[in-house]
Amino acid sequence: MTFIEKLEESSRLVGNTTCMGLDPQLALLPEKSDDIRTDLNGFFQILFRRMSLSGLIPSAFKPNIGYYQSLDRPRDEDFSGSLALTDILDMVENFFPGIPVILDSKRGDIARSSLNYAMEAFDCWQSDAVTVAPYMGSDSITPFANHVPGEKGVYVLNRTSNPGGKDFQNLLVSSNGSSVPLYMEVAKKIASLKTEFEGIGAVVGATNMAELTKIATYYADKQIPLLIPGVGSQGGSAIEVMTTLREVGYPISLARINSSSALTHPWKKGAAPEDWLELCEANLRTMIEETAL
Ligand SMILES: O=c1ccn([C@@H]2O[C@H](COP(=O)(O)O)[C@@H](O)[C@H]2O)c(=O)[nH]1
Repeated sequence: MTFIEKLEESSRLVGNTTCMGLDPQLALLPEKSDDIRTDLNGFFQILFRRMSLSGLIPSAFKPNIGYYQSLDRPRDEDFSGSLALTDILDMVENFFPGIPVILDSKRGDIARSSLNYAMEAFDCWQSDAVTVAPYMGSDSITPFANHVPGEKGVYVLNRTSNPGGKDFQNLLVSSNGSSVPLYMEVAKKIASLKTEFEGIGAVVGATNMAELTKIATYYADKQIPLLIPGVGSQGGSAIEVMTTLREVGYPISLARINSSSALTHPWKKGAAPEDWLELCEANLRTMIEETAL
């Protein structure tokens, strides 16, 4: 099955475009012992079981690799973070079969090194898609797209959700005699790569709606999957994103709107409150309703 088919099928199956970020923070877990893997495993077991029982199923999951590998201490032969990610990926597969996993690792390097990062995402972690930075140009992206052509998704950072995203991405560059923001040149490159590599997609934040509108309009007839972070903790609105995508005629089943911390630890600081599971469930229910197809 191609990645595009996987996106279409999973959103049809669950009826929404929610991408649930999986970026745990140890300090905010409800149960803490001295075993990181056990704590993370226990937390996601409880959360996923509740989601499954309540029929709250997102149409993608997005673990950010930094939240796991930062917990490893390989020089002490301790791979607790990576092993926890392994457990979580297994759980996703068992609780939510058919739902794609996007590994957020934002790689991109000279071609040979990119190939190794592609192997990291697709062979090592067996993810369905990966995020890639475009700064080093097309030969840094194609090894990802080429690795398992069509079957895997490659989301290129196009216009990111963070405040500093504008520092470079909004710089005006000259293109065919006119001035355009760099993010539109990146969008053009993504569209041109798409003609060769089916799985190419774009990351566009929900925190700058004017830019999301412009980019989604450009992609509307190009079958380019959009990964849209910035909803929830960063202040973006899933309702506004869905309305915009519909207005510009973007194929909704190819969009994935991401929220991470607001769905797994909305209490943000300190120990988890007693009703942590209900808080997570309520936020996920709202997000799923707001992103209904
Ligand atoms: O432009 C981008 C690209 C990636 N991210 C990642 O998404 C999540 C967002 O977390 P929240 O808790 O929902 O704010 C996180 O993994 C980021 O690294 C992004 O935010 N913006």
